[in-house]
Formats: sequence, C-alpha cells, structure tokens
Amino acid sequence: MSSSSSSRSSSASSSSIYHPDYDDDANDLLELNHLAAIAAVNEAVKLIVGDEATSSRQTRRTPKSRNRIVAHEKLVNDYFSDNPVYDDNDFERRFRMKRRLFLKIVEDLEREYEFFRWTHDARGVKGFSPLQKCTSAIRQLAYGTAADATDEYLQMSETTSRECFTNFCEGIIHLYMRRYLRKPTANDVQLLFALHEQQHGLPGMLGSIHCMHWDWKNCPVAWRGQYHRGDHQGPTTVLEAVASYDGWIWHAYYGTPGAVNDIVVVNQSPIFNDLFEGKAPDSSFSVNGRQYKHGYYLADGIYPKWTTFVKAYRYPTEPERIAFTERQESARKDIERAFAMLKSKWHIVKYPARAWTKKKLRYTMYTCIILHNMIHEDEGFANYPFDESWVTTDDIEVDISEEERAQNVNEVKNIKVQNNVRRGVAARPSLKPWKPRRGYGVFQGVYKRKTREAAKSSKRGSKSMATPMTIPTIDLSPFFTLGDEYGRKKVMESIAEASAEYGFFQIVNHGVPIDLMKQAMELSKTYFNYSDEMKRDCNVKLDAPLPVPTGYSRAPDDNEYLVMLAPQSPANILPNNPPHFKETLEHMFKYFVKTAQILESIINECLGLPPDFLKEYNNDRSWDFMAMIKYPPATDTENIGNNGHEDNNVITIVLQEDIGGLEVYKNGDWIPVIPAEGTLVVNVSDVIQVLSNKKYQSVTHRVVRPKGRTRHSCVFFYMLQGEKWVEPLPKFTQEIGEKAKISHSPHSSPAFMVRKHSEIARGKARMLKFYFKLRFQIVLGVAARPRLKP
Ligand SMILES: O=C(O)CCC(=O)C(=O)O
Ligand SMILES: [Fe+2]
Repeated sequence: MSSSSSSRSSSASSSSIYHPDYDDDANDLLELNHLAAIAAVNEAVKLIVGDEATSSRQTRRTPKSRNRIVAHEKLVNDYFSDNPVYDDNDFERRFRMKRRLFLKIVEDLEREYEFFRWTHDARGVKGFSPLQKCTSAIRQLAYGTAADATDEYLQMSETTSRECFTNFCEGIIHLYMRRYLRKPTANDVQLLFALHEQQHGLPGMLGSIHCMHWDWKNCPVAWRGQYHRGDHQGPTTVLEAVASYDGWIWHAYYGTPGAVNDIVVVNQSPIFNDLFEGKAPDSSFSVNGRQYKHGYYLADGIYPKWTTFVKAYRYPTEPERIAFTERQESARKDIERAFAMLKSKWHIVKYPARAWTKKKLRYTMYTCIILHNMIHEDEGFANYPFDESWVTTDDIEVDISEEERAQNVNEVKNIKVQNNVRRGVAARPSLKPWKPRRGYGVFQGVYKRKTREAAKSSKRGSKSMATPMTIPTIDLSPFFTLGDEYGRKKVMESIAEASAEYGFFQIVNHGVPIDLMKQAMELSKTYFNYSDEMKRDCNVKLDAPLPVPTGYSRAPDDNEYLVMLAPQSPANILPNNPPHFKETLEHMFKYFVKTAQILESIINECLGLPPDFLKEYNNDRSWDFMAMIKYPPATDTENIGNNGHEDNNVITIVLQEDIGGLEVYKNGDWIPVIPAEGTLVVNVSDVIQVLSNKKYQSVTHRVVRPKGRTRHSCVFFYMLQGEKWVEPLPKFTQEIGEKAKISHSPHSSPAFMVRKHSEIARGKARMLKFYFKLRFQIVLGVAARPRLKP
C-alpha cells in the first residue's frame, strides 16, 4: 500500500490541497525543525546509553493473519448489500451521513486517489477495499476513537488505519474544499441576506462569528505555554468560524494557539482579506433608506468595532435598543449551534486531540467542517447552488496599490459606520415588538428531528413537520452531465420534496443560456417603453384561437403583456422592434420547452409513474405560451401586481427581474422568492396536482409590485392541450385506497389568466367530447402506460 504522499493520482497532486488562506507553511517549518530536534536527541540518548531498541530483533513482528476479504464481505453484508443487516437509521447514526453520500465520497476518492483503489500488495494478496478504508476513517472522525479500535471488525492494523485517516482527510479537503468551504459568492451573499432578513429580521446580515477551542492533549511540551490559557484545563487550539442560520459554516480559520483571545485571532485570520483587496463580491445593502457598503457578521462584545461586525448594545435602556439587543443575542446563537452540531457529529473534535502535529489537527478540523457542510446540503438543510466552473474570489488575482488597500482597510475598520449600521437596524419599525418566528429557537431540534420526521411523514403520506424557510434552489447540472447518476438521484429527491412541500422551487444550471435570458429581459424593457401607438401594432385580436389571445395588451390594472405561442404558430403577433426581440423570444421559448420537458420527466419518475407517461399524455405542444409582463410600480394604496392565484397548466417557469416580487403562500405566510442571476422559478401547477391527487401541490402565489420601480418578468406556461381530461390517477386513489381529493379538471378553474377570455365554454365543450374516451382509458389504466412512441 502506498504512502499518503505518493498515493495521490497525478491530477490530484497538481493543485494545492490547502486553500491559500489556510496554509501555514511557516509554522510547519517550525514544527518540522522541532520534531527533527526531538529525533536527534533520541538518537543521541540511544547512542550514549547503548540502547538496543534499534536492533532488528525488536522491530521484526510476528505477522497477524488478518482476513481482509472476510471483513470486507461482513461490512458489505452489514451496510451495503441489497438487504443489509443494519437499516438506514443505523447507517446514518454510525456513518453520520446517508448511505448515498457516503458511497459518493467513496466513489470520488477511489477515482481520484490510487490509495483508495482496491489493489494487490507485493505478495499478490488483495488489499483493503475502498469501503473498508473509508469506513475506518469515518469511524475515527465520528467516534474519536483510537486508530486500532476497529481492528477486529475491519481487520485493519493501527498503522493502516492511520494511513486511511490521513489519506481520507487529504482527499476530502482536496476534492471538496473549493465548494464546501468556500467564501460566499455573489449569489450566496444575496441568499444569506434573504435568509437572515427573514429569520432574524436583520438586513445585511451575512452570518455570526465566534471562536471555539479544541483541547490538545498531545501538545509538545515546548509549546504548552503558548497554547494554554488560564480558563482552560490544558493546551488548546482555536477555530474561528462563521455560520449562517441554517448551520452552514462559511468561514473557518483554524490553528491559532489557545492562549490568544478572539481579537488576536480575527486580526490574523484571512476573513476580510478579499474586502481589503477589493475583490469580495458586492455585499452592499440598505436599511432605513441608507446604503451600506459591506454586509456584517454578528459578534459578541470582545470583537472590535468594525463596519463588518454588529454587536449588541452593552447596557441598552431605550426600548428599541433593548429589542435590538435581544434579537442580536438570540440570532448570534447560530454559530454556537453550528459548533454544537460539529462536535456532536464528529466526536474527534469534541474530545482532546491526540495528534502530535498541527498539520494533522488542521487536516482533521477542515475535514470535519467540509463533511458537515456536505451532509447539511445532502439532507436539504442548506441550499446554496454552486458550479465548479464558477469563478470564486480565490480565482481572482488583484493588483492594487498600497493606498487603495489602506483605504479599504480603513473602510472596514470604521467605528462610525459600525455604529450607524447598528442604529439603523435597531431603528427599523419592524423590529418592535420582538416576535419570534415559528420554529425559531427550536432549530436544533428541527435539525435533529427532520430526517426522522420526514421518513415518518412520507410513510403516512402527510406533510413534513419541519418548516424550512426559503424556496429551495436546485442545481440541474447532473441532467446535463453524462453518467452523474448520484447527482440525478439527488436532484430528483430535492424536486420531489419541494413539489410536495411548496409546489415551488428555483433551478440553476438548467440549460437556458444566461445571456439569452438577460437579453430577453433587456429587449422586453425597451419594448414596453415604446409609445402606446407603437405597441398598438401588435394589439391582441379578441377572436384569437385557443389557448390565449396572442400579442400586446394592457390590463385595467395597467399591467402590460406581450403573449406568444410556440415560434411556428401562425397566431403569433410579435413586434419587429426592437431588433432581434422576436428571435430572442423565439429562442427563449424553445429553451423553456426543453427545460419543462426535463422537469416533466423528473416529476414523472418522482411520482413513480410508468416511464414516459407524462410525455405521452402531454404530447401536444400547441397550447404552450409565454408572456413578457410589465408591472407598474406600487402606488400608495395598491402594491399587488397579480393577486393570489394558482396556475392551471402543468408546469410554469418564471424569469423574474432582480427586484423579485413573486411570493408563495405557505401556512399563513407569504414566502418571497428571492431572485438570483441565472435562476429560474418553477412551480408545479394544477394538472400535476390533480393527477397526483394533491401529492404535489399547485400552490397559491402572487406578485407584489415594488415601490418606485417597474417590474418585468417572463413567464412560460407549459400547458396540457385543453381537450385532454384530467383526473387523479388510479395510482394515487383506488390503488392505495384513497379518495379523489379533486374531481374536476383544472381547466375549469377560474384562477388562470387565459380564463379571462370567452373561450371557456368552447374549451369545456371540447373537453367533454374527449372526456369519456380518455376517462375510459384512465380508468382501465390504459392511459397510465405509454402507448405511443415518440
Ligand atoms: O410575473 C411573475 O413573476 C409571475 C406571474 C404569474 O404568477 C402568472 O402570471 O401566473
Ligand atoms: Fe402564476
């Protein structure tokens, strides 16, 4: 078996394993010198006392006849076979993650590292399997046990277990740090702002910062002084971290000697380096009409008064300061909870560290944090889309002058601005009285309980108890990557959960080019700004055929629409100006159809319908339509752009402008759908709700018009041809002994835009004509099987 340093495959070894900010070469050098000195002294002592410890007699060991193959088979039989001895709950408890995630990690490590491949040794004997090696490492992290604790079970010696551990940590850091311990991207910043505004009522909040100490049992004697502080039993090392409400750890700076306080740590840490170098993503925000340049972290009293920290008032007396302090102090618990989660998952960082070197401690700590975030994402507690190809601040090289840098530093360390931010936030009218949100404060309970609850509730067929707080964003890239089965499975699970829970989700990496989306919005703005006279050229014709009048119209509420059917439709009335507008819209339309078809096939599989059932059933694309919409700004008395409604089609895809405005109704609250560049909003609509007998929901949503700004959106309605009858599929009714919850066709719902015109009666009559035929097929289950080949 090869050693850790030589085992990495060439692709893996070419890039640095460490994030530059976390590299600590100087310290390593010191450490090496230190160890070399110890070794030299030991050698000298041996020479002087004539110790025989180095003689061959003592180093030769009687080989133990361990049976690796039997151990591998037992491991597979216990956890990884089709019918394992231990169920999913046991697996999750002992491996700290779901089987699917563990298998993905094993697969990735095996692909990237020679060490994890299943090879033969020099004698031709088969070595340990990748599953054994990763299991050994995970057990050491999870239980904090000694390397030889699993010898009997895995038949693995202490030395090999250590090797597994080291290689596992290296692998995790190398493969996943870029994504799972990244600095927030521009997208993340907006999501964090929205999350914290919603959960804590604190605009501009990026997270909470704090330090955690990790006892170091085997700290070399020479270092004990600098690592030992009076309020701790023995030497410790410090982790400085930032976490958001959902427990995701956004920043981790580890390795400072325990004797120092948080101020020293923050001064050494690279947390604000990107801000100083002027390459951090824009995190400006406004509160009470005032604009601030940098988002902030909640911190406790010891932190310096910088713009980027917001602390509680020390002795608040005025009601608004009391209210703010209460809110700040309880919101700051986010980071304490994250530390608690980290320690309860990875006992290795809960118990005193036994490693001798700082490098090993660092590897361990960063591995635990990366795994923590991976598990968090895998289980749906945090949802921050990321694409490996995205440029992060680490990829950006800057060349700024000393003066510019000094100016940036001064901006961050500006006490006056810090006080203003705090005052501004404290003075917000919504801050009084303090009203905790549902679920707030029991987050940790929810965190722990959610998976079990979700498992139970899916058995009951009812809704999950946990109330997550934002519309999830789902990365569709696995559907554009050949062979990413794991990714696809995860996407499907997320879509299934979001469709059942909210009826809404957002998608990224959906295949619609971002530039095309931007261009469509820009041209649409230009078009709607034309004079009424110019726009009148494309006025809707009221005698238009189904499903909807095409062309330009202005509603009584002053909303303006430009509606089109599929590009080849003769009914389309599209403007010739601005140039390229028509072609851009036609392009968008085609892309939206493709995206909707991918989503439809995913939903088909999520619902467990026969392969291609929805594709065959909904095989007529002549009713699909797209609307470019302009909403005028809110007035003093009216800010509703589109009243609460459900869509009566199959799937709706919305591209909304960066100001947002779309809101989803859930449990008495309107949840804003936060826009982010490149993101599309998706909702499953009435047809899916009826077919699935409300397993997936067509949820009420509305558009709120912003004050002082016009809002534009582009909405694509993926339709069911109007003559098709829709009713709950037998799979969701008689086959499981449930009654149909909806008996009518969604096409008779008055909620939908197209219902405004006079075609309802005609459409209904046609629907009835086909009703008996299709209903007959559905009842017989004929329609539940694909009959036509594409
Ligand atoms: O404009 C939007 O963002 C959404 C509009 C909408 O929900 C609809 O037209 O059905
Ligand atoms: Fe809608």
